Amino acid sequence: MGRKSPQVVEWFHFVSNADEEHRLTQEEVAMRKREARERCLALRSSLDPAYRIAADRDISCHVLESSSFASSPALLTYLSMPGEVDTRAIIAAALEAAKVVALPRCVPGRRMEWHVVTSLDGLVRSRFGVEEPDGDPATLLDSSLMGQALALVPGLAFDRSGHRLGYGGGYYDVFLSSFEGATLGLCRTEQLADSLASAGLVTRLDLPVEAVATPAGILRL
Ligand SMILES: Nc1nc2c(c(=O)[nH]1)N(C=O)[C@@H](CNc1ccc(C(=O)N[C@@H](CCC(=O)O)C(=O)O)cc1)CN2
Ligand SMILES: Nc1ncnc2c1ncn2[C@@H]1O[C@H](COP(=O)(O)OP(=O)(O)OP(=O)(O)O)[C@@H](O)[C@H]1O
Repeated sequence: MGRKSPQVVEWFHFVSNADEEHRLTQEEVAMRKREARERCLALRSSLDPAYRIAADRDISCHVLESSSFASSPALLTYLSMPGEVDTRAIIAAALEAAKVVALPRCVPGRRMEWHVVTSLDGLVRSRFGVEEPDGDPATLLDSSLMGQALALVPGLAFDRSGHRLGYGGGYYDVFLSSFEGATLGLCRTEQLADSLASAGLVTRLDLPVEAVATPAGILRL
């Protein structure tokens, strides 16, 4: 595991002490989020690749051993891009366990449509660089499975109440506002902050996940 990694937490403390009593406008929060995304992206790319692989393997193990994974017949997961917590081992294990696996396809209105996949072949690269299902309506996930599904949620950072910072598309915010299944964020230790809210990075549209899987285990919130 080697060298000491920078902690996202330290920077968020610095920001939150800057103006404790000040109520932030929407524009101020948006600006802080943009700045925080830059910091988080820089921090993420500074993590040693071998360390990242080991951390992601530990996160995957905790997900696969969790009761929410065991009890969910369907897995709604992102397909990781370079730098994100790797979901490929989890996807392979879920397919192996005969679970329904669905990947998101971004559509207008900040919405994600979920398509069932049986392999990672035949995906198409979206304009955001994410590999997505091709949109065949025949593969749309049956809505009756949604309520029993486990959703794995990506983030540039999470905090100890389950709030997250994403890339800024708002897709997961919209998704979480109506999803009724279980939600689990995947997060390396370095990307876990104490409180995004006290750093002025949470609005009423930012809904928390129910649990966060880290290399040290699952934080239930
Ligand atoms: N692997 C993976 N898949 C994923 C996500 C993710 O975070 N990780 N997403 C998680 O959401 C969605 C796609 N990600 C997106 C990332 C950025 C923007 C985007 O619009 N970015 C703008 C800035 C935002 C804005 O101005 O509205 C940009 O890049 O300029 C949209 C979607 C769905 N699939
Ligand atoms: N439930 C919602 N309905 C409509 N718009 C929303 C909703 N939630 C968030 N938004 C809008 O989406 C935009 C992006 O939100 P935010 O900056 O929180 O994205 P993010 O959570 O970092 O990104 P993502 O969810 O894609 O990973 C904002 O303009 C926000 O107002």
